[in-house]
Amino acid sequence: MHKLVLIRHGESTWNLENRFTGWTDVDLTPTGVSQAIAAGRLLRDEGWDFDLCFTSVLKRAIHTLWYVLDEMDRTWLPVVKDWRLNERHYGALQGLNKADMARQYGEQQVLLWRRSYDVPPPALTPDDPRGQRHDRRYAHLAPEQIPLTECLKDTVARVVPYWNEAIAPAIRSGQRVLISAHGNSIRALIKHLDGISDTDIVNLNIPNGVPLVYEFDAELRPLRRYYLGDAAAAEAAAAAVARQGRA
Ligand SMILES: O=C(O)[C@@H](CO)OP(=O)(O)O
Repeated sequence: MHKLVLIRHGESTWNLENRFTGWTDVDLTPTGVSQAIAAGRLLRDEGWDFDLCFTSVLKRAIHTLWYVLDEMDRTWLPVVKDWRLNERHYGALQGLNKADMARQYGEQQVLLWRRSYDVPPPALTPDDPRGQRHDRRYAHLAPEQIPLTECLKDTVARVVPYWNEAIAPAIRSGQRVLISAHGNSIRALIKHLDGISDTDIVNLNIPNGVPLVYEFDAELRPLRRYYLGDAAAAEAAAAAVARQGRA
């Protein structure tokens, strides 16, 4: 049986301030660091080990991975960083407060922007300083590959090819893989792996810093997925994420 562990980064400064983040490269808070350390300790104590790690090019996910690996005494493991695991790009919402937006546009509109499959937030203009077209880490991409906004469908369209090209082959070859990523890049992958419908995906929220285990059969078909540790606490934390879009 193949296994995979996914972890959403620990709490970030903009999670704490309840701001739309997307591709903005914000730090972990002290709580976020503690969550990552606790996740690493849990993995170590439960006897997990890995051969290869994947993360995004955003430091909240990279640092989470560092803390997890440090706790496991595995900072020497190979780590592949790829922009295709980045958070969903939140367009012109990046930097704005989620509750303020709910008061201004209504909770239903914010729910559509946050959780619908195919409604993108308003786009940035190409020269908006909040955009990434002049960011050196994306210089290898064509400008039109660097999003100005994304709905979840757009995120699926980059995460799934990366899964198929890089991650799935590693797991099939017997490597034990750990992925540190983001709420919506993880939702994109779960949607694909578990065949979740466009309507049901609205209800899926991912808590910060809790290891999520997938078990697969030999063909990499999912058998089950579950959170490590206190399942009720993970559910409560996911419900709190859902509430971030309330007025
Ligand atoms: O702001 C973001 O980038 C994401 C994750 O923090 O938020 P949401 O849960 O609203 O999709």
